[in-house]
Amino acid sequence: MLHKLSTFAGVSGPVVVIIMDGYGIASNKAGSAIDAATKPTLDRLFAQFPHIRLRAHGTAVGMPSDEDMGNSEVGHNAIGAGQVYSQGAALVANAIADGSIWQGNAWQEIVAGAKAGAHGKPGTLHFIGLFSDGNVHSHIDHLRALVVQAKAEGINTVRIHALLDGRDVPETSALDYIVPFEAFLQALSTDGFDARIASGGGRQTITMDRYDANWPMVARGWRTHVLGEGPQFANATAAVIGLREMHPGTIDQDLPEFVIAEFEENGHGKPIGTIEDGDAVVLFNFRGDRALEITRSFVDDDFSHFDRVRRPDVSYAGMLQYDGDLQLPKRFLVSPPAIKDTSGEWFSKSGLAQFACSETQKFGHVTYFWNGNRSGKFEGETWQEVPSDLVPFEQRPWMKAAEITDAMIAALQSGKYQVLRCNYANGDMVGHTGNFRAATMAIEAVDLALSRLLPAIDAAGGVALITADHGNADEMFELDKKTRQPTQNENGSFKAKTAHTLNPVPLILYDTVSGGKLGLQQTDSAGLSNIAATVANLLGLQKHDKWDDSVLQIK
Ligand SMILES: O=C(O)[C@@H](CO)OP(=O)(O)O
Ligand SMILES: [Mn+2]
Ligand SMILES: [Mn+2]
Repeated sequence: MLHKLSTFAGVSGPVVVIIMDGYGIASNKAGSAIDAATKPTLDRLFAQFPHIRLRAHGTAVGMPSDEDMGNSEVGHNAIGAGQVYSQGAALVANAIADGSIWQGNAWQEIVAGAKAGAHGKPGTLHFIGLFSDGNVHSHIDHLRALVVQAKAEGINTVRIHALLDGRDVPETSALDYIVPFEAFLQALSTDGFDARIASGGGRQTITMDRYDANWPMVARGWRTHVLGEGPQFANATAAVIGLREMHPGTIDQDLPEFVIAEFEENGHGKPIGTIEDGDAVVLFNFRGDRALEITRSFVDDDFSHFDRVRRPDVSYAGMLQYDGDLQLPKRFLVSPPAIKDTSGEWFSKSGLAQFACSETQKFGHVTYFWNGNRSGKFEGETWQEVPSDLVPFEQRPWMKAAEITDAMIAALQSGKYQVLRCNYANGDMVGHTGNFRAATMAIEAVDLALSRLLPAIDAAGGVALITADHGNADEMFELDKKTRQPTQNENGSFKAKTAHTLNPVPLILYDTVSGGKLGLQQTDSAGLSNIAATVANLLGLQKHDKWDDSVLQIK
């Protein structure tokens, strides 16, 4: 008989939550690096242990629609908080739709700042951000609305610093966004209004580093956007075409930087959009991890990550506040979701010791995102970061899975922690490269890590919930929307896919302690936000009232 476990005393050992980043359940095995991988441990888990599917995309994680794929921010927020909040993508879209974004002080100050300018001249309003409709970090429709409103407010000059995506959208789709946008800007540039793309580059080359992994990337972005240094082109369309010719085979996210210039007869180019005293700058990304370093570069008085050469005196705003604890930045156009009563806080208040570990690329996912976009620790939390390699990850698909496993085993053996969590980045970070072979190895590295970690959980008398935040390696080729078959390039090869997927993710209960008494309940709505209560249930703790239900069953 199945019954609710409100009186369940909990397992005696620790509960471990293992996030296999980017591990979805494929809708078609063709193109799934997960199905192609040799993974005896995962195969055994699926064959022998209770497992269900969880929704990890769309409205189940607070995205505006079920057309939106999942991502690490919304996924880890939902797992860590046990609740679903309307996320940045939805909050910004709503604030634009109802016009409240324009009434806020932040926007008014940005407009006033740009109009006031400096040295008797009005300033330029700059927008920096990810230039696509991926809706993971940004949406180009938000940018469009910002530019239209800037003109309506009487701003004269707008400059856009466009980070090319190819990671949340098809890998060489930059021109699908740039060509229409440059036409839109040109059509809008009448009556003394002048809006143009001024600089840009691939998001994995400049500006959008995260978690202090690679500050030189941010320095390169600063030189491009602020100082106007880099290869010059007449417009962004020409830049993308030119850079692709110069770097054949390079996908959008990895393209180098470019600067748009006006050329004199002698061929000398003058950048059209350097950032100067009296200008205003809006970072139109709503997601925080890759927005914090460039934000710091603008707002920090005390700054030592790179030589800024010149720090313009600008009015700066983020689309959202990216870190509530650090108040970064102070000025923001839309309030972020007020994520409260997370599992980190709840377990801390219950007096439990918690351990969180990942490598740099995902470290903030199991700490900052997990705790509701707060950079501070709750009492009793220990965090361990394993430094990530600084290489294209198709060259090292094993990443730091072994070292994360070492750290988790040591934490388990210490006997100090009742709740542990880790993130294996491999399926996601290698999945984003579009390299199928490397992605199968990434999954194999995770499988090997699990084969070492699970015995340490047994030894501690614990249980594990093995899951993922969203899919990625489960779809390494673009699939035709109707047939779900891989689509082909002109030469017959499959079109590589670098983005996340809409697929559900597994939740496996690794339990060798209850004698088969525990199971998982599959419901239609089961999603990532059910994990926190399931952990509480396994610990024999009451869940927080605000959390979605546990999916644990007792037989
Ligand atoms: O790399 C990133 O920034 C995103 C994709 O845009 O991936 P994830 O959500 O897995 O961090
Ligand atoms: Mn992820
Ligand atoms: Mn990802």
